[in-house]
Amino acid sequence: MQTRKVDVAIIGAGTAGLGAYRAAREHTQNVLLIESGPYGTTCARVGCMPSKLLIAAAEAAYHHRHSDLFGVASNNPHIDGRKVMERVRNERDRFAGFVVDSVEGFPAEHKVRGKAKFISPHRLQVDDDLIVEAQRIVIATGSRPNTPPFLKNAGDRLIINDDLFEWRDLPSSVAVFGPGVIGLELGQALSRLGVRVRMFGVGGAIGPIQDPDIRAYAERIFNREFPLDPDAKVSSVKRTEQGVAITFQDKEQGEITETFEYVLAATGRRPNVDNLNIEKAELQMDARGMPVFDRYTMQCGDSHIFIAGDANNDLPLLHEAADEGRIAGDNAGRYPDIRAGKRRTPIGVVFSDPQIAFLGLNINQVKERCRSCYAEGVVSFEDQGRSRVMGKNLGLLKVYGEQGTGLFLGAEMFGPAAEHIAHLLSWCVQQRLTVSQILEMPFYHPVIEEGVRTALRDLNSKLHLGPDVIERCLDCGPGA
Ligand SMILES: Cc1cc2nc3c(=O)[nH]c(=O)nc-3n(C[C@H](O)[C@H](O)[C@H](O)COP(=O)(O)OP(=O)(O)OC[C@H]3O[C@@H](n4cnc5c(N)ncnc54)[C@H](O)[C@@H]3O)c2cc1C
Ligand SMILES: NC(=O)c1ccc[n+]([C@@H]2O[C@H](COP(=O)([O-])OP(=O)(O)OC[C@H]3O[C@@H](n4cnc5c(N)ncnc54)[C@H](O)[C@@H]3O)[C@@H](O)[C@H]2O)c1
Repeated sequence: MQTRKVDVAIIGAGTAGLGAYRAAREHTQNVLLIESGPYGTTCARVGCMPSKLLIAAAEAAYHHRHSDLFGVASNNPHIDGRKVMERVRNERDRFAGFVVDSVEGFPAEHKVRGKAKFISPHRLQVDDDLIVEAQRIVIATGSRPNTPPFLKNAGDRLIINDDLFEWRDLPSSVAVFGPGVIGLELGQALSRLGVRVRMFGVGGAIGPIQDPDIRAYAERIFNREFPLDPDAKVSSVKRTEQGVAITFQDKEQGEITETFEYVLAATGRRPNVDNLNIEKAELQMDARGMPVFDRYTMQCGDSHIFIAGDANNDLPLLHEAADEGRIAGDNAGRYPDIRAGKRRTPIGVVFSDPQIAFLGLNINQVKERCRSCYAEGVVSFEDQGRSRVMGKNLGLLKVYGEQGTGLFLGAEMFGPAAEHIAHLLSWCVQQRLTVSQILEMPFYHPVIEEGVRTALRDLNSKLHLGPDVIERCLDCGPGA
């Protein structure tokens, strides 16, 4: 067994690990990046990018099918599943290729392939042939799908997101377990591409939605396209000759059995910490078996070990992994002289249609922080001018503010252009603007942001800082 002594070892060459590597190199050239899987990152290979490519194809099919609304006749689109999947794979390979190229440009002595695990707080074993003695260590091992055991009955027809992006053609039907972020994005896209989809959830959750009104609204809208039961009663899942037979309680028909070609497990992800021999790192662990860490420094306790990205299970999103990786790498490089890194206002977007977005504090966090000293403003997009013009007039936005200070705290949305509105509003939260200050900003006409203004005016009046919202405000322009 070979031994290498390094200043900083980074486990995982995903987004967080690569950020950590670049930041650590500002302090030392004696760095080692350890990767057990393919280079290219989860985001580019099997996550953000291929999922958005599939959604783009689904949007094209959907617009084609719905152009009748505008008097533009269209025939039912012919969906060539082989071409859909070919574009997904080709573009995905292009994105992942950029990452692979840059990792290949790193000096050979800075990287090693193999699975790392702790053998002591400063020592890692990589496969069976290398011991790494590291002054400091960054854990950036990402996450993996957490599939419930009963789904294993689907046998070879059980798939996860990684498998889906390898398809050569679209299947006829897919049962999606988990109406979370991945389930909604992939399930709705498949449905729009002509695949028969049924979605099963537990406990009533839909994506990351916290507000009960928005959740109920979203459930109703998704059910117009494909059956989605967020609290399904499934009694059996069986691999049969025809595919996978699922027996469940249907709201109208009682117990029924439906057969699907595939079962997609989208039931959440678990951090890759349990397979690291983490107990040998001698860190303080929380009740879930996760290392206790500081989200500003990424340091585990007061140790020489840092944890970043999906591995820490805090905010499993790409931009957070990138920020956390940089903070962890910088601090691993400069240890023990560590610094607090910049954390941004929380923001999340689900690329369903309508999109789901959240930013700042959610309603539960608002209640916890402000007790009863908060107010919420609301707007429906059903009659909102620009949304209606575009035939995208579905959805709800709720905005939250603090009584007394008038501070804008956060928002949750299911509606048109939510990805853009979430950015505008998260920038307002980060700038610590009050609701009145946001309302002083320009609003063009006719735009979807006028709907945001209505919600903010509603909030301002409930904070007793402005007049009531005028219904059908004439000087705002028609449909504002
Ligand atoms: C289908 C899907 C869609 C998504 N869409 C979005 C989106 O639209 N927007 C968004 O913000 N986020 C999205 N995400 C989440 C985002 O992809 C992740 O938050 C992000 O990729 C996490 O980066 P990471 O560096 O923590 O992990 P990863 O990129 O997974 O990197 C971890 C690396 O560690 C390696 N590793 C693990 N264990 C070991 C070990 N013991 N030894 C050596 N190496 C090891 C792994 O092989 C892997 O390469 C999506 C995720 C999925 C699955
Ligand atoms: N657009 C984006 O930003 C984006 C896209 C995809 C993934 N992601 C990230 O990846 C993470 C993981 O996504 P995910 O969708 O796997 O997790 P998730 O936590 O969003 O959703 C999992 C869903 O599965 C349900 N579930 C759990 N057990 C179940 C069971 N036995 N049967 C049926 N349903 C069950 C849960 O109630 C939940 O609704 C997300 O939290 C997100 O951070 C982000």
